[in-house]
Amino acid sequence: QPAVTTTAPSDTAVLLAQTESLRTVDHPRFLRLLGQLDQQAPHMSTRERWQLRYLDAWQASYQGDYANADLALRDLIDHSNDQVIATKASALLMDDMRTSKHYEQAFELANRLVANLPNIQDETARFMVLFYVSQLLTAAGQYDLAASYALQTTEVRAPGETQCAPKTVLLTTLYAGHKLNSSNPVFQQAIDACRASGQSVFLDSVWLVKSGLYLDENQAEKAISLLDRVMPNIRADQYHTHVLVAQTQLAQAYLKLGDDDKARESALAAIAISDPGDTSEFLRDAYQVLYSIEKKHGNAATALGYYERYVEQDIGYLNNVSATALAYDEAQQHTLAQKLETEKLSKQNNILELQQALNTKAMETSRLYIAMLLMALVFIAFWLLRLKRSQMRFKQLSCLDGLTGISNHQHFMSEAMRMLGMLEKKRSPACLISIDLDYFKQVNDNYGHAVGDSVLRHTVAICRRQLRSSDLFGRLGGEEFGILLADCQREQGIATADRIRRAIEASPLDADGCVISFSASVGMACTETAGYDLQRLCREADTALYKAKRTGRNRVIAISAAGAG
Ligand SMILES: Nc1nc2c(ncn2[C@@H]2O[C@H](COP(=O)(O)OP(=O)(O)OP(=O)(O)O)[C@@H](O)[C@H]2O)c(=O)[nH]1
Repeated sequence: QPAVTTTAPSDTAVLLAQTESLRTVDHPRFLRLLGQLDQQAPHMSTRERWQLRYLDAWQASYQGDYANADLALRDLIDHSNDQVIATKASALLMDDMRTSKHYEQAFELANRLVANLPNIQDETARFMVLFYVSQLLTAAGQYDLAASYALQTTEVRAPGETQCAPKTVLLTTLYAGHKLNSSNPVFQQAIDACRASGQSVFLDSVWLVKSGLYLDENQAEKAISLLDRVMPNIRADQYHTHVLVAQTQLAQAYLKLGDDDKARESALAAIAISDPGDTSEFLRDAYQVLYSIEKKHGNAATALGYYERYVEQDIGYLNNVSATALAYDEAQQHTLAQKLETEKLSKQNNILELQQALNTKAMETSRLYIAMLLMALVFIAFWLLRLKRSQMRFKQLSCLDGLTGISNHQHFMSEAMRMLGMLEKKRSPACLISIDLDYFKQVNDNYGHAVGDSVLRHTVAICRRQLRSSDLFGRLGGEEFGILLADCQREQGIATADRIRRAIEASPLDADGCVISFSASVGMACTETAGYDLQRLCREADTALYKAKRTGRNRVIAISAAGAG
């Protein structure tokens, strides 16, 4: 019966996070907890199961089981529907691709991950991307760029992460770029950080970099004593590459000291833990050690065999190096091409946007012009209208008598002439009436000139009430008025003239309570006797008027065929 511990989902989540943070700090405990979590898998939520599968994949990759790790990682990337898990899995897959020498794919993935980095909030995921990209760049010989990514890892505060991993990455990057010696202070910083946080795998990396430098500096004893001291740790951490590096370095150090047996033993141990198809600089170095020993001992055939392995590894390693550099260049070219394409598209876009803005501006400007033109037209039309109206008003004013508002003498005469011309054509009769107020001087004298004016306006109002719209009415001067009655025969004219006279007589003016009675004498001529000549009509009407005055005023005298009256 397996010991299944049922925990609440939150407990599982806590355990998953705890297990993840122990990956490199305490690998044995990580394995124990992972086993425990694997047993709890049936009771986990979907997301927790994906997290567990990620930790299993991480472990497979850590052990060097790349085939299974890659399958699991691709499944996580494609199906977990979790951006953080997918990013971590991608970072890990990229590192596996580097390890399994699929550089083109690794750089392609690296490009995608770096491009997406601004969207990644999870610190562990960010850390992994920066960390593995830095290592990939180191493999491609891009040490400065790798160091800049390594430096960025120092700024990430992932849960459970300390300065240990960032410093270690920086250290390995500097080492790869030959910018490090064994007394560099970064060693102590990395060692202190890794010791404090208990991240023994990274501490192993630091020791291996240091022992590598001892070897480079011909301090083989120091390298051996260091490696002997850290070897139990490295074995306990079970990181395949570290064990391989440590064994190879030991072999090289013993060879330098002339301890061939120990050198052979270590070199063979390095080869033994590697798969037959593996190629690496460490395996190359291990075969070189074996070749040197066998050659020294005169075992030509064995030496030749190791030499062949050495050459194979060296070629493999060099191919590896150039493949990595090539893949990097290709990825760079690809990125550059994409960037250029993006820039081109963005430039085209900018041009289109500018074009659009210009079109909009042009449209706005033409709208403005049209609006201005319309406004100008409206203004001109308005102005012309005003001009016309004022002209008409002026003309009207010039035709009217200022006091009474009826036609003045000049206008009356010209209109009368025009009307008579028309009436003559139709053979239609007309009568010309001449009205003159009686003793008007006395009105002025008695009541003043202003009252005299009121009497004149009053007279006009009285006359208008007796006239048709077709009749022409005008002030001929002073207190004298003229009326041309169109389509009017003599008898009708006399009747109208008398109606006017009577109306004037019967309509005194009330001027401030003072009743002013007045009368008018009327003379009339008509076309039936005088014809259509205005001068003659006027003359005859005046003659009749004169007669009316002379014979006592306040009467109508019409010229007959025989003369006045
Ligand atoms: N208030 C006023 N008086 C005017 C105007 N035009 C002329 N008169 C006056 O009209 C008067 C005309 O006087 P007269 O020609 O002697 O005629 P009358 O007094 O009416 O006498 P008869 O025509 O003979 O009945 C004069 O006193 C003029 O000054 C005017 O526009 N306003």
